[in-house]
Amino acid sequence: MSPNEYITLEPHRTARNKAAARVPIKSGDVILSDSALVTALFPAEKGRRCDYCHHLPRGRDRLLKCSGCAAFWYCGVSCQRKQWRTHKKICKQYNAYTASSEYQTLDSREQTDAVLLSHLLAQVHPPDSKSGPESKDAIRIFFDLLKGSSPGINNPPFCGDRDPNISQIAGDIYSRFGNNNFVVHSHLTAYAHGVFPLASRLFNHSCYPNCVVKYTITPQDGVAMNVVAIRSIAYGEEITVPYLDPALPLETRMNALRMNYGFSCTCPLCTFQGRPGLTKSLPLASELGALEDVLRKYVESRSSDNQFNVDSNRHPWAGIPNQLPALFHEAYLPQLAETFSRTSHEGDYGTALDSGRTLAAYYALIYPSNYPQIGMHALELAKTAWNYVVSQEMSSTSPSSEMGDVEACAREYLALSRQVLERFGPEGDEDGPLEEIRVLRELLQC
Ligand SMILES: C[S@@+](CC[C@H](N)C(=O)[O-])C[C@H]1O[C@@H](n2cnc3c(N)ncnc32)[C@H](O)[C@@H]1O
Repeated sequence: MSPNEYITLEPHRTARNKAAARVPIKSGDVILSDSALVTALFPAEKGRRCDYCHHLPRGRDRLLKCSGCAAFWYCGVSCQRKQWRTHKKICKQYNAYTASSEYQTLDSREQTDAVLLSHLLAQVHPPDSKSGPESKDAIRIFFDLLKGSSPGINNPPFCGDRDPNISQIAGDIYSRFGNNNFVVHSHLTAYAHGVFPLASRLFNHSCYPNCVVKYTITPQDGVAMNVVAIRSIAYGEEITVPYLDPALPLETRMNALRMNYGFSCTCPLCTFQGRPGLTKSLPLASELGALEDVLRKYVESRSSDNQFNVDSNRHPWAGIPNQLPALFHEAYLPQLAETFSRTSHEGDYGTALDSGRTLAAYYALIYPSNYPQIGMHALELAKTAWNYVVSQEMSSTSPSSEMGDVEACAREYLALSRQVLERFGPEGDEDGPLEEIRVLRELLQC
């Protein structure tokens, strides 16, 4: 199998295959664009977005409702027509199915998968002789994907006839959902599930990956997954993506990877965080301030040009001060993120900037350079600093030299967010972070 000019598939010791770089890859290169075989919106997104292309209507634009079930919405006739080939097979039964206790007892993630399974089943059974070669190829690759670690699913949830033949195919498809079902997001906010067979077939996981995934929404067209390099990748090196958020606590990641994908991760981050003797208890509140100071100073000292080691392949943990791993305790990060989010919304900008800078240093320690979360957070921090400046100008309480420092901080984080998010590139809905960066650059005149 030769997927494209960037990637070749090679044997892997335990994971059947791995994707390897066929040529040297540059940071920011989009190395794969894979159209969705099928997607399903989260229940809360139904009626907000087009069920086919996921476009969010703007202004006076309205979505058209499917006249058969009144439960699917489209940008227009073109999107409806494209989905009708499969939707027509479940349209009449859809409302009875979603009202049934089988569907109602599922959580929203499982409900999304039930719709995903129903549409995928409708695509493959009976086989559609009119579908194009790309779709046939994607279906063939889908059935070649690995099954999950617990394939014994007897009654997968789906809308459609329950004859034994169909139930068996449904079970076969569902058994692959555990490790081949992507969470589709816009500006890093999840809103749908989707199956992208080629990407599934190619990429193994790492919590310290060299690539990340983004989704592009093109009105009237299907959703596509794009894989973007976040650092340069040498010829022959394995290409990896994260299957979950590397900032989750080690135990949570290990359990999820074992249960959903059937493997134990041996990436550099897991190896480092799993070191015997690493502090396991959360530091006392009285110790936190000093520890956060150490964290910020360590991250600042690691990079000569700015606070973050923006374009380095070096592990950030070499030489980490002994006391810092205590901050990897599962309770620490959510607490810090909550303080930043609450205080920046409440207008307590001094506290927000303080916690936000610590959070930025924490992300720089956990995520590889150019990881999109770093850029998103840097943008939030730049906006917070700018709001601080504006609020102080209005009340004119702080000396202007202090506000000069805050404005410099806004510029610094804006530059970081540009560096990361412009490399990540356009994705998701219109008017996202790239537009926010443009507006903030105008305000800050930089
Ligand atoms: C989406 S598939 C990836 C493609 C797979 N390597 C193949 O050849 O079909 C996910 C499966 O790959 C394997 N896998 C992915 N990342 C791995 C890793 N870091 N270590 C070991 N196995 C991994 C696991 O079996 C997992 O369930």
